[in-house]
Amino acid sequence: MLSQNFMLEKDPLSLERIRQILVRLEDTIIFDLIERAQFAHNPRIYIRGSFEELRDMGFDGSWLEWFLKEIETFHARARRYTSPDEYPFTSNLPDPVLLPLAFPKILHPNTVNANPSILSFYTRSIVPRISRRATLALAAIKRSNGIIGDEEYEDDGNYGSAATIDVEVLQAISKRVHYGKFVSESKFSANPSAFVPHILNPNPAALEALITKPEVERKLLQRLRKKAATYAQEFSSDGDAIPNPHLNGSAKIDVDGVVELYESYIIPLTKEVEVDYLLHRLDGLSQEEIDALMAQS
Ligand SMILES: C=C(O[C@@H]1C=C(C(=O)O)C=C[C@H]1O)C(=O)O
Repeated sequence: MLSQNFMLEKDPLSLERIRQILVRLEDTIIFDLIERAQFAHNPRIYIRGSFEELRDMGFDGSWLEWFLKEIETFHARARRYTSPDEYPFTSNLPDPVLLPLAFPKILHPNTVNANPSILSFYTRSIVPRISRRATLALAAIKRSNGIIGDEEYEDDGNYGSAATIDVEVLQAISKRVHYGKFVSESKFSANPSAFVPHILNPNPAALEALITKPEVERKLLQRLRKKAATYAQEFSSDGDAIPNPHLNGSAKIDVDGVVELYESYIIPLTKEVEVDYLLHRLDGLSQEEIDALMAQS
């Protein structure tokens, strides 16, 4: 959740400061992925109806969706989702037991929520790629030696641990992607007249071209690769780095998989959120208010 002082900063829409928050979220996401990589894929936990015990309770979602529902229900009652940077995956959550914190109105009212896309790409593309990558080679050796069968290679039974970490990763990716709204508001506020014509006559491509900063993306992917390779290092008891030849040098996670997560999913979805937010940025404004925005350079 945003600390209140973020919102009370003298310039909460400073693009530099918002970008610093995105950089910090890289660390959270990488370390959460390293944790998830310690367990097998466990595809069963992403398939609806695959646990009779949940069906018997009248829940028809997947094991992971059950974890999300239970965890987000508790967090909703603790007012987590009254913060403008928190978006739940579960709908119909209960009201908070506490009154909401008084956040200043920074974002224009909107209903943009990319969590269904995040849940889909994470379970379909990311988990299969990074899970057990750290021990994949060892698991493959064990399987070839008959120590484990095909079943255990993909399913180690750690359904609770895997889903608990999945929820952490999903919440961090969701926060990161939806920060695109603050980025978008910052860019819009700095030069509204550049955006207004493409909102009045909806032109997503023109809006995406305005918000896209290729050099920022290039530096991000370069930094991310270095971070993942460094954070994923394994060290001996006396502190020497131990390379893992089975994982192109990294001991704990598939570094290429982390970079691909950002390049193919997180960055494109963040830009989608930025554009969707902009397309509704003038909703509810009077003609005078729009004219005043156009008059700003
Ligand atoms: C988030 C921004 O907007 C866009 C999205 C980026 C991302 O998701 O990392 C980076 C640069 C821009 O193309 C930004 O300008 O910082």
